[in-house]
Amino acid sequence: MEVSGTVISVRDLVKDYPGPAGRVAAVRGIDLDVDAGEFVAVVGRSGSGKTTLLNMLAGIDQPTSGEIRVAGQRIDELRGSRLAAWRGRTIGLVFQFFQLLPTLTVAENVILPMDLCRTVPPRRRRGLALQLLDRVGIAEQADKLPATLSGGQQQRAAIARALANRAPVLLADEPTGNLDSATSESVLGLFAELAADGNTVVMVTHERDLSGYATRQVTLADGLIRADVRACAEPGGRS
Ligand SMILES: Nc1ncnc2c1ncn2[C@@H]1O[C@H](COP(=O)(O)OP(=O)(O)OP(=O)(O)O)[C@@H](O)[C@H]1O
Repeated sequence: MEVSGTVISVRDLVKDYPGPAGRVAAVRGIDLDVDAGEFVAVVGRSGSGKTTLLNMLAGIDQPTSGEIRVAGQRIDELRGSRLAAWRGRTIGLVFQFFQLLPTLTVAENVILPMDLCRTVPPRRRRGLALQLLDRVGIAEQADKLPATLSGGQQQRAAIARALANRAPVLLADEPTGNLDSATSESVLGLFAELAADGNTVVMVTHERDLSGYATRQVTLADGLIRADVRACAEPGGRS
């Protein structure tokens, strides 16, 4: 799916959770626009609402109020199978602990979303999976089981899986949280390359040094945007 212009548009987004001592206001009124090709890092203290925001962008959590438009679709109005079909075509999810299926090979893990969404004819699925694994730099690991790969290689496999249905939006929650610093940098570099290729990437992170990778840093505090800063330098051009 080719998407240009504003890909994510959020208006007055609010999320309350019920709690033993009354409601917890996790997100308290966020406005945010993200354009195609941006690599946005969402940062902030623990409990500031980062994961809640990301899960609402993915259609995993429903907002209490407000509007979310992703790739032209009002997702706060979608439910059930329509929401699942939309997510499969539009969103690639990347998690801290990779969440690859351990009994499938790396290539089979990448093929799985294609099988579920049927966006690619069956005879083309393995070829596309191999192309994606090549794109993320682990083509030679295609027929191995995930447990035999390093952490960084497993995260690259998970990123290839996230791209399997040509999803234009990648949402990543602490994707480097389980990786050493050199491997984290290479994964951040891969996200920066994918954004430069036109994907839109939103990543929740506790990484401190994002310069040269993320094109924009949005800081949350108490469920609100406290700062929204665009990088001056081109991504990939670390100095
Ligand atoms: N399912 C839930 N039920 C009740 N409260 C929740 C739920 N999920 C999150 N919260 C609360 O909402 C607030 C925001 O949580 P969230 O996980 O979005 O923060 P975060 O910035 O991602 O934190 P962390 O960096 O620790 O992952 C916190 O006060 C949290 O306790």
